[in-house]
Amino acid sequence: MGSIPESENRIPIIDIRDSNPEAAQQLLRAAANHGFVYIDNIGGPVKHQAINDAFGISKRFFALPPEVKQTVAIGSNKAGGNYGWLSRGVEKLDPAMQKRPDVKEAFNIGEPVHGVLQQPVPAQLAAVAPRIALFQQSCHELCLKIFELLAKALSVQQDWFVSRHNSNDLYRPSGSVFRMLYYPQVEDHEEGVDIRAGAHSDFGSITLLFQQQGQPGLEIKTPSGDWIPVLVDPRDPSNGAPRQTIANTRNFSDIFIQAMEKASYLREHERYDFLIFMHQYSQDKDTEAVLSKMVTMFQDRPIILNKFNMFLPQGYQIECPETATGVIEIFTPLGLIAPPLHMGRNRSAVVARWEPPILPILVNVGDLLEDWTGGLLKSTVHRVIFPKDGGEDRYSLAYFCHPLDDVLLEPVPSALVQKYMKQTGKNGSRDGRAMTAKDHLMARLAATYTIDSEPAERRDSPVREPGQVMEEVKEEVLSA
Ligand SMILES: O=C(O)CCC(=O)C(=O)O
Ligand SMILES: [Fe+2]
Repeated sequence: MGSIPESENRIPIIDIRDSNPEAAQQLLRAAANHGFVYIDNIGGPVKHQAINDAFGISKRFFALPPEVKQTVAIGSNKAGGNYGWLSRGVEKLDPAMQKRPDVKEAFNIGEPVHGVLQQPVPAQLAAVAPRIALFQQSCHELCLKIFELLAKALSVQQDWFVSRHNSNDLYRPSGSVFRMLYYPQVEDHEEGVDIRAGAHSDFGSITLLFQQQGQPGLEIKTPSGDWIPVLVDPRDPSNGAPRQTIANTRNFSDIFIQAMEKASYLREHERYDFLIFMHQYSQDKDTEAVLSKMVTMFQDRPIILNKFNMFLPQGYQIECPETATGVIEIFTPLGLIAPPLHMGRNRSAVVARWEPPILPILVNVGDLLEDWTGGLLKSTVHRVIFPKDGGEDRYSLAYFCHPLDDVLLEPVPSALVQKYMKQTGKNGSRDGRAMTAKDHLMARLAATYTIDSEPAERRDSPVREPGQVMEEVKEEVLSA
């Protein structure tokens, strides 16, 4: 069996609820072949509402004045090394390739102990600190669930990974860290020079990554060296790209009209009406007024109404049945529409509140888990690029899950891992000696951050080159 063709390099979405008997196998395959997987987030420990809340907290944090954030800057507090705020210009994830640092800010939050954060947060966020801790806990729980499934698929004891990542009541430290990320919109970024996050792989066992609709940019490096986007919403191929906004309707209305005419959808007088709408849309920017007129005017032209969605900002949506009768559904952010709709005899319309879709959670394998499994599970190089037009602000949240500090990283005692290591000649740790999880992390931090000087700029290039993974051997091992 050959390697995975690029066209099939799709990151799978996996339902890990107990009702899916294939979950463990699917997860193992995805972790081995892609290193990235989406977890369908239904009924899991990380609640949709909590994710939105965490994004809200993150926005509030990054909006604070720099002097406030400086009070909790990395290295400035007793919580120690890796925790706190990293201002823009401090981190460069791929120093060998990058001329300038990543265009981002980050806030690293260490593990809470018994629900309490162990580091200072700005006074403005003191009230929400317990919610941050709860969010971290729910992320950790999801990681444990994933580890249980990986243990099952690798035929090791069910709690093999769990017991190495979870200290139960007795507190034992680990390198797990929750990171809020903010990539500001910048007008002057230089194409091909500036990057939001340089190419890197993550250090730990697994990472949970939360992104937001309309804020794409994450890419992974394929074994052949190409960069391919990781969709924010894999069920929406437009990648939640911001829709054409009012500011740039002009060009798009021309393109739209041409397309409509080519397909003979738009009649002569409709073209005129449509142009008037678009003109008005770009003038007064009143989405609701235009939407209301549009629906009234084109209520018997489903195709036009449905296509008009491409002009509407996020939160607005028309859903019109393809027939000349039936109910037109209109979604707006508040579930209301101000100017009245005048519907004919065969048509009616309902207005409802637009709900953002529940996105799956992206999970990726880190270097430690790759080493621990002798390379069977794959730590994939990724980066965050600017959208073509400089884009809007981008926020993301990452939960980096690490084993407990004192865990010895002996190869996972799985027949699959052993078989893979035998066939590839790997031994599970780079120098053949088992080290503790803490040593592993320290080695990576030392290699990538300047110790004891202010800016935590990463030094050498920790980037693992893809393409060395032995896809065929992997396939053979996993199919056996
Ligand atoms: O912001 C993102 O989407 C990715 C961030 C990331 O890869 C990291 O912080 O390790
Ligand atoms: Fe990363």
